[in-house]
Amino acid sequence: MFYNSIKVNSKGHLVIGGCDAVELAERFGTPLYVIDEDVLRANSRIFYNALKSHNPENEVVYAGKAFLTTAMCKIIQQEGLGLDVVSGGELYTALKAGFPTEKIYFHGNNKSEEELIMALQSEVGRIIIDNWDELELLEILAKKLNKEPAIYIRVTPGIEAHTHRYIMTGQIDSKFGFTISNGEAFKAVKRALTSGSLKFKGLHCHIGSQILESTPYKIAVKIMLELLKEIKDTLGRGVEELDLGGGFGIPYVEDDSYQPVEEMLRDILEELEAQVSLLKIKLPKIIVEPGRAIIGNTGITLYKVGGVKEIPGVRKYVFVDGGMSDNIRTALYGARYSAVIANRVYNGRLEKVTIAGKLCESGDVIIWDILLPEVKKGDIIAVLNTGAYGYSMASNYNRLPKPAVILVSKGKAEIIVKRETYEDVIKNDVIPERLEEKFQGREMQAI
Ligand SMILES: Cc1ncc(COP(=O)(O)O)c(C=O)c1O
Ligand SMILES: N[C@@H](CCCC[NH3+])C(=O)O
Repeated sequence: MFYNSIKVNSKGHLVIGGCDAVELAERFGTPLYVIDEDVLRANSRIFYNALKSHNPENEVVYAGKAFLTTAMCKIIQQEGLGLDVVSGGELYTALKAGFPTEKIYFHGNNKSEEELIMALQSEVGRIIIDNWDELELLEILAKKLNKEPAIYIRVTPGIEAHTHRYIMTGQIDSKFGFTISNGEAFKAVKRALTSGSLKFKGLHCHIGSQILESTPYKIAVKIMLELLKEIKDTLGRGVEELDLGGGFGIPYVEDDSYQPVEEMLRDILEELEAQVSLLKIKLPKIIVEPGRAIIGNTGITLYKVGGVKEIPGVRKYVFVDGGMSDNIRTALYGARYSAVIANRVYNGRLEKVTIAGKLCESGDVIIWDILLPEVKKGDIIAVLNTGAYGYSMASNYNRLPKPAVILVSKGKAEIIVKRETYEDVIKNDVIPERLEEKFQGREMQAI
């Protein structure tokens, strides 16, 4: 959801998925994550259609780290996408939702033995190998469990996306993947090909996140295809699958210049065709792993304003009832967002305010310096485009319960994650018996 796509009803209230946002806040409480199912499905289809029309064998694999719940797994499955998971917890979520295991891609740079066993036993579609230790461990475990997992080798293409907006992962100095330039990636492929217990299927790379134009991807395509050619020429083996990762960006604020994702995908697939014919290699099956571009613009977060603090000539703070515990991206990356007052979107004299949370940190800010109609206690603020990495990165800092997540479509609102209670917050706390009052005297004496 962006300014130009905002819908407002006759009461001047923000509308999302056919629902009045102010009514949602009243009914479900605040802070509240709201996800527009129809936008989510439309985003999924943009990727699906672009990839499948190029080659029906291609796959779109949604990166669950951006936002994952059991209901989300169902929607992703219905849209024909695969699922990228990076932990036992994400894998467990997918398994519980009944996600088809052959469409699960298991990532991560330090998968534990327990997680790998879980992946082998549930027979996930692909395990993406990140380093030598993991390669060895997976071989041992696969032999032990009598499995032959299909794997990719993750490589670091050595691309430096020179802008702070890119959350870099493709450069040489990265914890992820085997480096291409020093020959490690090639050696890893050779080793995987000769392994008796692993089925080598292809290569993977991921060059970063919130990338707003196709150029870095085109460079990645060229580098990856050159490696494919080297593998074919030297090892006599064609590589069937090429996973180009995710990272497709979305605009968060009006001055974010971005290339529409359809155009980015078209550019990438055109570059692929051009390089394949130049290098005279077979076109591999292409996989992409978008997270943010599928879920980011589907979500808003609703907050209630508890008060304002004006420091004349300095700044006006607007206090909302959540903060860095439900959205850490501003504090962590200096991320920027846009927002509206959901109960009177266009009504009032504009003023510059800073939307601050209720947590005990000076950096607990959601938006620095935004122009909004004069904000008053009791207003409902909607922060836009919070679908990605909001709920998934939420914490219980200051022991705040995590907000609920609501799915809206055609005027209907349903809970897909319940609001946490204080009881949930303490549910794993344990008081050792010796700290109970009745034992305290005795313990103290012993000390
Ligand atoms: C391996 C991998 N795939 C996919 C993604 C999804 O990224 P994004 O949400 O930027 O599309 C990430 C995260 O950056 C990732 O590390
Ligand atoms: N969590 C990040 C992106 C990291 C993507 C995962 N490799 C964000 O909010 O932008």
